[in-house]
Amino acid sequence: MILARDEAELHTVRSGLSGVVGVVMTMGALHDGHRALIAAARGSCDAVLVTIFVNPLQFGPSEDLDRYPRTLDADLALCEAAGVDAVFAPTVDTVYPGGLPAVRVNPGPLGRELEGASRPGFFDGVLTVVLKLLHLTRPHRAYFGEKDYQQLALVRRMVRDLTVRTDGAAVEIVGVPTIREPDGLARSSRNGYLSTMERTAALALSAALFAGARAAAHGPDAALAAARSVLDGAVELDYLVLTDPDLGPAPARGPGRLLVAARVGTTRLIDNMAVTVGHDPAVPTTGGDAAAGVPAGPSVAS
Ligand SMILES: Nc1ncnc2c1ncn2[C@@H]1O[C@H](COP(=O)(O)OP(=O)(O)OP(=O)(O)O)[C@@H](O)[C@H]1O
Ligand SMILES: CC(C)(CO)[C@@H](O)C(=O)[O-]
Ligand code: BAL
Repeated sequence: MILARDEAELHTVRSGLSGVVGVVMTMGALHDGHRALIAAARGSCDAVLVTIFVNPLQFGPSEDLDRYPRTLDADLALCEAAGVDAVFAPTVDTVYPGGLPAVRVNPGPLGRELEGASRPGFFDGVLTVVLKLLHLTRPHRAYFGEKDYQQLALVRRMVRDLTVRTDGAAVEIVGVPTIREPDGLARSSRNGYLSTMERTAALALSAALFAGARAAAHGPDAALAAARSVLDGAVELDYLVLTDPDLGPAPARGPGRLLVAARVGTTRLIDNMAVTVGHDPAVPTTGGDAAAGVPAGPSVAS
């Protein structure tokens, strides 16, 4: 595995990669979620490149840029063990020579909703760095987690709207399902901020999504009410919404997405889950989980 720290080194490394190249972009502090992205890339590309960069452009002034975990040695070991060919871990000066850019990607209306409403400028910063990293690494495929569902949707949209290509073809954006702890909590680098009590409270996010997914057979209102009843009193809710799979208005029937963001102590966490809304009117109001095709989810202590 080769490590590139600046643009010249990356250019040399990238020139040596042949065939279909996949990129996995991360902010480091790698865990099983990142490992799943790397495994997906490893399984469908000839070469895998991982980027590790804590992007200052996507952090608000009162957010956790300074205390965000930086664990490069452990991250490199994980990448090596996972069969990564090359890691690009640039400095801020390498990515933003001359300071933070004046010209940034405008994420459009979807970028100002949900995460964008709570974190103004967040998606401008995310899409700007993702576009720069796509230009620098020139992948054929790029892998993003469904854990950051709105980010995945906006990256897809950007590649389409801004005609982002490698070797003449659109870069394929591949979504990878969320990896969870055995008790249901979505893996996240920020889980490391949680105290033992907060870790227990944080289980309300995934528990609410499982409850909402089970109740969705009875319609959108039932899904939201079931999820909200788990969240109330456990966490400081930012938003809980039901949308269609493209983050448009909630469907009365059919595929949907339930998304939640909440603060647990000083830590802000997000999670989401696919749901099927009102798909089977024959499902009874209790004990209908198996008939609704919704996994029961792990049992939750909170
Ligand atoms: N549990 C997970 N399952 C699948 N993909 C994940 C998971 N956690 C993160 N990812 C994906 O890994 C990529 C890099 O994410 P990032 O480095 O920000 O990790 P993170 O754990 O989400 O960090 P944070 O806690 O800061 O949100 C993103 O595409 C993200 O969606
Ligand atoms: C895509 C990304 C690496 C851009 O900094 C970041 O938002 C993340 O880790 O999800
Ligand atoms: N995982 C998305 C990056 C962020 O929250 O800053």
